[in-house]
Amino acid sequence: MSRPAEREISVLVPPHLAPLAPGDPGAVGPYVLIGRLGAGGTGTVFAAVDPADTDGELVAVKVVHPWPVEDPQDRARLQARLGALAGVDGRCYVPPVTFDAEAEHPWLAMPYVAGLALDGFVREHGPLGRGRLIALVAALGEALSALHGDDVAYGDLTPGNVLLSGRGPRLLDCALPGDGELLRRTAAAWTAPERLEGGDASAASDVFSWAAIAVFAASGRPPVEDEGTPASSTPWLEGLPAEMRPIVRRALSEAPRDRPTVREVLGATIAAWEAVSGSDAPPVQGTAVTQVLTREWRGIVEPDRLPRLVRLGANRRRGAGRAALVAGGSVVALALIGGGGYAAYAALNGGGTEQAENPPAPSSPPPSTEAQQGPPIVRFDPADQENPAEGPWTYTRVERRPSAPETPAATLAPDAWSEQWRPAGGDAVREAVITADTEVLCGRFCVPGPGYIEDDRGTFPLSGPEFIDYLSWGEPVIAELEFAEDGGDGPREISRIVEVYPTPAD
Ligand SMILES: Nc1ncnc2c1ncn2[C@@H]1O[C@H](COP(=O)(O)OP(=O)(O)OP(=O)(O)O)[C@@H](O)[C@H]1O
Repeated sequence: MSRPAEREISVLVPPHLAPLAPGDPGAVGPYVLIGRLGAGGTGTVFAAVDPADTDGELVAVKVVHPWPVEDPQDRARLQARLGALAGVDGRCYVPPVTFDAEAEHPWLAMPYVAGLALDGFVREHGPLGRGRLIALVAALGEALSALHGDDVAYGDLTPGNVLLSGRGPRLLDCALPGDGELLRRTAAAWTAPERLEGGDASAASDVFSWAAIAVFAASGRPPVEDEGTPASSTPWLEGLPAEMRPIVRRALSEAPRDRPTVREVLGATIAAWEAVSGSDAPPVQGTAVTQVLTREWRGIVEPDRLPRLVRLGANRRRGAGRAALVAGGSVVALALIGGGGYAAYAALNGGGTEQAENPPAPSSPPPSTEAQQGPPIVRFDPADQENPAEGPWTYTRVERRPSAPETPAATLAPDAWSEQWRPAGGDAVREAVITADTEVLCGRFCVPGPGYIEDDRGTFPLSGPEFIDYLSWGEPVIAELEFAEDGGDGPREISRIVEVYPTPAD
């Protein structure tokens, strides 16, 4: 019997699409995976195509991490939630189009949205101007209204979950809203106080987050100055148009009952727009939100996409299926741990500089002082970064303080962990470049979930840009660095970052 012929289709992919990692599956459900879009608290998101789709439209496939779906009740909850989300209007929200909550590794597929996440956009371009701001909050109000109309609370509204596309803002899927512990660690600034205390997601908690995002988009900073400060006591409202301030202030109320409904939020937003925009422009067809978007959503340029030939036959054979995906994280981690783990391990276990400076020979040492001393352990302190979006990134070489406990507690906060390290030999604050090719293995602080530490080193793969995004949250990271071959003058390029953190006790 002859083998079926390979088929190629041309797909437009984002320019910096990260390749699949070793061990990633080639296919999930009917979809052929092409690359990695990123990884979040609940899953890894892949760019994919459906071979049956002759147009070669790009699809985003999220494969859920194992820990949120450990038992059958979790699966049943995910199944019910995905079923509910799949029916939600997709004009301003990105619903799942297909999903399998029963699969060994549950997954969902949704339309790929070309655009920039709101947090990155504001970091790069500053706060949104008045028209675009009102269009943003109107679209988010519309997305929440569609969800609440179907009795679904979103539960995890953050600037990272909002993509700004050329046609308007879109709220991403949210298959699994985080619990209080996760939200306190990853999204405290955007989350209603009752959610941070462990309460369920509700329409009122979504309205709170909507207001937090409005404040951020208008001022470039979240409404809460310090984690744990009640948001309503320190909202920076001055960046908002005066017409929007009363509704945003109410939406940030500490008590859910004092907050407006999303319908009131939308009404107030449209009224604010009418007040600030004047009425001489010709009418536009469609709902009020469509009108705001048509008039005000200007100048968001989606990154160009590049054509790529995808061999459907070849990719399918690559796919080792779902089991391979589980193996993926640990295969990458173990391979990388082999190379340069000793310095981190020795330093962490009280070996200090002496042992760290005599590691087993790295596989291909770069000819530099740092290579002679072993991979350096460094601190990235976001407070030191002059340009946290563009870099170069500042780091300080560090060593464990002699006074630090030999077996450090594995539940330290990032600041407390950072305190246990001091600058090494007074040498230098240096600069380096993190690129899309930088491999990152995170362990505790930049992975919003448990686990991912083996032998005191992170094992969760992230891309360089995701790590940069993590640094923008403001927490220091202790990590081991490896550099790319010297590229001449200027800051060196980092090829690998491995977070250093004590392995949690069982
Ligand atoms: N439909 C989509 N189209 C384009 N990019 C997407 C899509 N869904 C997710 N992404 C991108 O994939 C990456 C990971 O997304 P994900 O939603 O898992 O991240 P997260 O918000 O950090 O995590 P979580 O929502 O699980 O807490 C992000 O960069 C996100 O912008």
